[in-house]
Amino acid sequence: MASHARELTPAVRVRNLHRSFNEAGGVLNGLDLDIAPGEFVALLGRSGSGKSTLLRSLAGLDRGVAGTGRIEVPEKVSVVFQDSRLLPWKRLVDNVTLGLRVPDAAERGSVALAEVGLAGRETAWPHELSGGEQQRASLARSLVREPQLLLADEPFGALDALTRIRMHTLLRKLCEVHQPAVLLVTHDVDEAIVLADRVIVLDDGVVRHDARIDLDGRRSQADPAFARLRAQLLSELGVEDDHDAPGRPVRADLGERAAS
Ligand SMILES: Nc1ncnc2c1ncn2[C@@H]1O[C@H](COP(=O)(O)OP(=O)(O)OP(=O)(O)O)[C@@H](O)[C@H]1O
Repeated sequence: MASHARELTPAVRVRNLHRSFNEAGGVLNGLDLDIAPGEFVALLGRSGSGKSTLLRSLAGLDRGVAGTGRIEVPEKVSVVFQDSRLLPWKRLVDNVTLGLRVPDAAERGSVALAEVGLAGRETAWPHELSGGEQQRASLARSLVREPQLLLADEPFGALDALTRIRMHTLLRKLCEVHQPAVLLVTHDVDEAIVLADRVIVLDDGVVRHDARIDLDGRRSQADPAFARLRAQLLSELGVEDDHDAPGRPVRADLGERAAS
């Protein structure tokens, strides 16, 4: 476990987690993980290494999957997926506040929409929004519940590079304001370094690598320390760093390249 999380009661505590879908072998094989309150953890790993399985276990979405181990998460957990999962027959504010049983739900919905840059779009239908705007709405829907833990499974994976950069800025800002603990599954090594306090690499169903990101201030891909971290993480993932074009996201889902 990471030493920096020791002083605080963790927001997430996972012990000896095993999960398997069939007799062929485990997907998670005795995984331990702590996440401190307000800590932003990015989760990398090769395709099929069990990232989504871990996230779904933390979200309580893995009923029916064989497994053992202990999971402790806070009471209020929100999940964001790659697709926004907005209900097409509900207006934006109703999507954002769906299931929120408080008297001022509509006001809270408006505030959350404004926070993600969708002020005044309460009555819009999901199909009237761009992909990036739909993901903004999805973030608003998560944050309106004031989660202590935000679980995000490749939330920006389907967005173009420019929108993705804007979403990074937005997510960092939202996390500074709301301070949830975050577990972000991503294939994008640069995204992990830009956003996270800590990056972990999953392999063989356990945490293989666990590194704190100690980059000061604005995190620039042009910074040599950024490049060193990228190279280290890619090496942990078994991928060579051929990052010759600054600004190009480095994705770690290149199973064939890693094997060659
Ligand atoms: N519902 C399921 N039934 C059977 N096998 C599954 C199921 N869900 C996942 N698996 C298997 O478990 C393994 C881990 O899957 P998981 O989706 O957790 O990986 P991942 O690291 O998130 O992969 P990716 O990066 O490709 O999204 C894979 O081999 C996958 O085929």
